[in-house]
Amino acid sequence: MLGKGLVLVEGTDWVRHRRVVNPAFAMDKLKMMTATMVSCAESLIKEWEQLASRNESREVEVEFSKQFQDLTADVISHTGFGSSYKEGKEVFHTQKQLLALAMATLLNVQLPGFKYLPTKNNRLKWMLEKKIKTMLMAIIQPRLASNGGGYGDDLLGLMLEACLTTEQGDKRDELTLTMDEIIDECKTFFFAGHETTSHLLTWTMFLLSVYPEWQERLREEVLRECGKENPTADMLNKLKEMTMVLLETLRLYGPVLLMLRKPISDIRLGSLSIPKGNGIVIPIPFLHRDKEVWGDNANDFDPLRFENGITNAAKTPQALLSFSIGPRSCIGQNFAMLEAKSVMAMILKKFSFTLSSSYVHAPADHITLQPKFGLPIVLRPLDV
Ligand code: HEM
Repeated sequence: MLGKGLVLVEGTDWVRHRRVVNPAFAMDKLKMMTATMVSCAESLIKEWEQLASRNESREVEVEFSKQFQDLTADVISHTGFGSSYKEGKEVFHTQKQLLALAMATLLNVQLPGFKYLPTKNNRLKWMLEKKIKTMLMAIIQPRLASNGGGYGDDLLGLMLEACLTTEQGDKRDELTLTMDEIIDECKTFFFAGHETTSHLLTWTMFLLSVYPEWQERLREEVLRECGKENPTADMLNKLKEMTMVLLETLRLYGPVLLMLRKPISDIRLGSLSIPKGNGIVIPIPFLHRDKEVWGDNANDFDPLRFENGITNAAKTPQALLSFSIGPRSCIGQNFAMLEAKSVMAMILKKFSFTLSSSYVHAPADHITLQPKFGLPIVLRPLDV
């Protein structure tokens, strides 16, 4: 489903893709996208306020897992496709249908050649894939054709700009990625960036409900740094305790559960010899709760361990693997952190919240780590 997008390409192709996608995630560009993130959160908050105002108790119970998935889809549609946001959202909706189809058939026995047979599922899959490609072409081609004042400040526009610029900053005539590769990068933004960020937000809400003292600390910090105004990127960058809580959430409930690697030569890892080409699974949750690395309180929620930065939080400097490390680390990590801070700051300013009595704690592996039965939370508006 991701085709030749950044997550799956390798070698010199990966270098070419990363060079094109990198500029879209530069901090100055992300800062411009913060207003969009805040405005998407604001719309949702207004809905909750209205729901709460209809209840005598002035409280409202909201299932956050689903709400955050819709919110992060909204954010990535707006920041990915700007004015073509509605068309982008339709693409993402179709991608979700494709993903649901893939998940439903994941455990089916795969006979050789079966994927080419016109079965009901295969025909539906081909139809959805074709629809996604046609819709994305319809967004991309007019942008390329009308290069009057740039290609746009959204992720797609910034990627097209980088595709047509040389390392020296001169214009080139040919795209450095093919149209199919650009289409696959658009799909990757959604797959890689939407669910992961929504789960980070979900688990942060969970932990702040369980630890009200941290909820209060963050609210005080947000009100101190942002006042009653909607936060800007500069204000969000000053939220030190918020960063600590998000990092601790990523450590204990990081959305990505494992990473896969294949050594390109024979290697030794401690006492293990691993031959070239053998698959290695890196089980992130086990490493994040290892007492030898994180200390005796490895299983506790203790954001203060990040007080002196990520590299000083554990006995080894690169112990937090939520966004991976090294050249293949997550290109969207600053985007995700800024989005999470925007949304949490907006919520903390407006509501206090507790876990609903119907919540059942069952973190489940659905490729990413999700609360199996959702996250029902009771919201109480602060200004009533
Ligand atoms: C909390 C949110 C997120 C988490 C926990 C996360 C986690 C990760 C991890 C662990 C990897 C490395 C995977 C591997 O090497 O096997 C990765 C790669 C990647 N992520 Fe994220 N991610 C998040 C948000 C985002 C966002 C918002 C985007 C884009 C909008 C994004 C785009 C990507 C891409 C394109 C790669 C592949 C990078 C490469 O191979 O060069 N991610 N992410």
